[in-house]
Amino acid sequence: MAANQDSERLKREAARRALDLVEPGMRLGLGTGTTARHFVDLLGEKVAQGLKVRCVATSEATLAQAKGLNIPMTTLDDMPELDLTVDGADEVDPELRLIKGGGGALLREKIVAAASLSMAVIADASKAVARLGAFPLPVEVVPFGLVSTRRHIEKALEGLGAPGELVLRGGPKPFVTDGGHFILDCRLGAIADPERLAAALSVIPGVVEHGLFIGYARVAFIAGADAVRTLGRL
Ligand SMILES: O=C[C@H](O)[C@H](O)[C@H](O)COP(=O)(O)O
Repeated sequence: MAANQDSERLKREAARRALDLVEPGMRLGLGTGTTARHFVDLLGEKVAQGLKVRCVATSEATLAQAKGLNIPMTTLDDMPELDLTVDGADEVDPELRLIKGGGGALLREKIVAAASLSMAVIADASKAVARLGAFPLPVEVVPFGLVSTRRHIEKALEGLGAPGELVLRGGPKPFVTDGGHFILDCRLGAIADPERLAAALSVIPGVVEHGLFIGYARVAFIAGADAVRTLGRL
């Protein structure tokens, strides 16, 4: 319980640092997850104090939270370019490569990140890793042809010399993403070459998106017990 409270405090500290990047009039992407939730909460306080921003959410859950806080929301179709997206991550490496999708929102998160001029990652120190892959890599797939798609992913992993165990999220009652897809969590242990893996996964029919975010994050605020560390810069 105490450890959980501490972790929430660190997430909020990281979120507070990202809030400093927000300027009046900005077009913002709002991430998903327990860390991003703190950012949306803090942004809601600023909006209540008069800050003017317009935002796009990366999930139905974030949209509901933001609307509840009276944060002005729109769609990516109405506002296709964003100034800044603030989002959490499951893992962050020193080159600001990320694993995302632990909460199942990777597809919209990546679309929103790609529409943003900058992306800031907020995380507690447990997410900072020397090498990606201890966290199972989420791969979003269409339900049609699941078994076949799964085999192709396994073959691709073997071809890279990195066989892994694939687990359908939710098991017999599969987890369904906001886009109506399933998620295969790939237990890899470590990812030797994230760029090669990303390229290999991207060309498999049936794979909608994978949780490797490479070249999106410009800055990360990593909250540890004593201080918030900044990786990169805007
Ligand atoms: O799909 C979910 C997202 O990628 C989250 O941003 C990620 O899983 C981190 O979530 P949390 O802040 O809850 O650890």
